Amino acid sequence: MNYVIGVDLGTSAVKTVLVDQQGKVAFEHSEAYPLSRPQPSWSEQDPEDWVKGTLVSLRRLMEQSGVDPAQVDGISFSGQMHGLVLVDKDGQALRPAILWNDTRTTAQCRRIEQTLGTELLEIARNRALEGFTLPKLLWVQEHEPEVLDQASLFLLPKDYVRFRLTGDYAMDYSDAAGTLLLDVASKEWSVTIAEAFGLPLSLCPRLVESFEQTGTLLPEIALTSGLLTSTKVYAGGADNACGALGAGILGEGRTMCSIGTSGVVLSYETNKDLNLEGKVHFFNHGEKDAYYIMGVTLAAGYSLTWFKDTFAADRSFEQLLEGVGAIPAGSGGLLFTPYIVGERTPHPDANIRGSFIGMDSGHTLSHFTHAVMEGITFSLRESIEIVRESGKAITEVIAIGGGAKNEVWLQMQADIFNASIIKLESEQGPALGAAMLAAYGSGWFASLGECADAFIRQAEVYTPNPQQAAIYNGLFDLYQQVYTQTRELNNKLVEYRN
Ligand SMILES: Nc1ncnc2c1ncn2[C@@H]1O[C@H](COP(=O)(O)OP(=O)(O)O)[C@@H](O)[C@H]1O
Ligand SMILES: O=C(CO)[C@@H](O)[C@H](O)COP(=O)(O)O
Repeated sequence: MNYVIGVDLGTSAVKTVLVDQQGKVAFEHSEAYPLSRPQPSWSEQDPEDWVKGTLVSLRRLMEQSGVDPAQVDGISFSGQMHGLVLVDKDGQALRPAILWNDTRTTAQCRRIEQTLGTELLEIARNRALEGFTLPKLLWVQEHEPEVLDQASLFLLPKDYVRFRLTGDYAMDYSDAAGTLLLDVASKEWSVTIAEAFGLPLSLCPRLVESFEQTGTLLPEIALTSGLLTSTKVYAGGADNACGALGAGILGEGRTMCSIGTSGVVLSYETNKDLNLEGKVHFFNHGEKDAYYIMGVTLAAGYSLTWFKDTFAADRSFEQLLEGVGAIPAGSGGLLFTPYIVGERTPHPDANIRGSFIGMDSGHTLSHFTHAVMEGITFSLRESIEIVRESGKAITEVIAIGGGAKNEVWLQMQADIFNASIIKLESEQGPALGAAMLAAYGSGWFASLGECADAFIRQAEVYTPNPQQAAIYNGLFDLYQQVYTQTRELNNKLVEYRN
């Protein structure tokens, strides 16, 4: 039996999966790493933690499985998107990585809009949002010019890790699309955008397809990971593109909902000229010349993690969620908005913060937990509605990410989205998608679609309960009002955040 390995460089942890030729996840391993918030609205990670975590996870995967490394045909990556890693001429990271959920760059976003006007949407196909890479580059240009002077290249998280494993620099189109420097339709770095901000094109790495081979493992890496210097490495893709591959989002009308640290509603798109005026993101897919549209909740799983760590640190997720099934829709009149690090879709607003509205002395920890899950899901429904308004009928949604581990949450998604929710055998969408890129790159299948047919299996379907769906429709109206009612208050609270 031969295998491929998928590495998902997430925000909370790196996950590795060893997948056989039938698509069965034979072994998986995960290594967590910290995230630092040195100032309000900042979010950084040490790229060295990613490299260490990946190597330990690969080693454990190989040890646990006992598989002969010669049986591993290839390895590929899925990575948290947009994070800025600057490297010098020797490949040394010059500062901590500035992550996708770091919102320090509002001023740089306004500068991008003023400088490029409508050209930005025409070329990069997306609005200037704090999380994207170009505003981060401009922040470094303005605040740490000496760092940018030393930089010979900018990379995204998984590209930095892949470089450390292979010595080869490259970036795939699906991840490059999230930088705001790519001409998304023509698949080239945009000279217009780079020149407008005095950024040399030499800062941008070589562009490749997600399934293209980008080297083999360096000798010291082969030794540490338990793999071989002949192990082939394939470029990989943005975690959402890989999540979409791992969920079989490879045809028009297919939609997924991922609840990881962030939350994502993503729908396949073939029309490269689709113009939704930047209401949702428009990115290149991991499949050649395909695209997807996507709405993002910045703190989806992160809201639940924050809530658990702050109010129930001694419990596991399973223990915290034990009682939520008994709590009625609406959590006894308690509404939560998950804006704890600002928001993206549909409110690109770095200043907004979360709320609990309607707290009552009768509410228990389970009511609060349930309200957090509902608030996250309402936020994702806002993206579902934008996709529906674009003309796509969403009657079926594939659920992936850590949030898909919980049955109550899966039924809640069905009731709030008013769509059937499909749980797959493995909720490891992005890692499986990365493995699929290695499998297709290695020539196991003639297309990614064929690979998806062989690898992806449904485990369960959750259908909407009409009574619950009606209750949630009413509550969704109230949920949507919280943003407008609290926006000004939050703008005034900014000066008290430190
Ligand atoms: N047993 C569980 N039930 C429901 N949600 C969970 C459970 N375990 C973890 N989660 C949620 O999943 C999130 C992590 O999902 P994951 O897909 O691993 O994220 P990432 O790829 O961003 O690291 C956590 O933030 C947490 O809220
Ligand atoms: O910023 C985005 C997408 O635009 C995020 O979805 C990141 O890609 C991080 O993903 P997770 O760690 O939540 O999987």
